[in-house]
Amino acid sequence: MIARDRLRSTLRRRRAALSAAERQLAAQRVARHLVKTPWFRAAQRIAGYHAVGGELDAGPALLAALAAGKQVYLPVLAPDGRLWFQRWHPRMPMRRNRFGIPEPAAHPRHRLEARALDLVLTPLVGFDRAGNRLGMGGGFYDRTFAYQRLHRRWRRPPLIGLAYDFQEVNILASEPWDVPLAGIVLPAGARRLETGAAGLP
Ligand SMILES: Nc1nc2c(c(=O)[nH]1)N(C=O)[C@@H](CNc1ccc(C(=O)N[C@@H](CCC(=O)O)C(=O)O)cc1)CN2
Ligand SMILES: Nc1ncnc2c1ncn2[C@@H]1O[C@H](COP(=O)(O)OP(=O)(O)OP(=O)(O)O)[C@@H](O)[C@H]1O
Repeated sequence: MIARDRLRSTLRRRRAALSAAERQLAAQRVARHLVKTPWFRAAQRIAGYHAVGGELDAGPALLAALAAGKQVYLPVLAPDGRLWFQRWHPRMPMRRNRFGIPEPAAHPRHRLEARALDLVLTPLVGFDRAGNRLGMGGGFYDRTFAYQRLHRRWRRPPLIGLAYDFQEVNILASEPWDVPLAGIVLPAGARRLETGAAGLP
């Protein structure tokens, strides 16, 4: 746990040190790679996130999704500690959640549950080649997609991380509740991750 916390703060500091120009360039490269992937092409309903704290900006990718005629969703916190996904358009009124992260302020009937999505782009602090993901420590994505751990056929929608190249770490100890990433999109390119996933049959 201590190692995990230290790694988190080291990676977050590194992320925070990037210039605005570096951030924009990386986010545009990630969007360019993403739109060429089968994950993106096959998806109609795509969830992203509103970047905070130096996370790779999903904005260009989400705008590309809208331009391609897809529906875009952002996470909203549910009282049970899971995420729901609210339809999003640019210029939609937003409301900050308890962590200060903007969420679409639209009516809850426009929300989808996780398994109704076709593709989920996740923020992350770090990841490894096995698809282990280090997040902000709230466990929200793990709780929301916990059903994917039960059966191979239930590993949908694919969880795809968006990150800077330096966020790849050698080996992240996987926790029993971790839900692995199916792939990653970096400024250097997109790739599948080896989901040898502990705990899966
Ligand atoms: N952009 C973005 N949106 C997201 C997430 C995310 O990681 N990034 N989440 C992914 O799960 C959910 C929110 N999870 C979060 C978990 C912890 C903290 C956080 O600020 N933690 C503090 C310390 C703990 C606290 O304040 O209680 C910190 O990091 O300093 C924020 C969001 C949903 N939306
Ligand atoms: N399926 C689950 N059921 C109950 N609690 C869970 C589940 N998954 C994760 N948690 C809780 O969430 C906490 C944080 O987990 P972890 O450090 O892996 O978060 P994270 O993946 O970094 O965060 P996030 O998904 O919010 O970005 C854990 O201490 C664990 O108790």
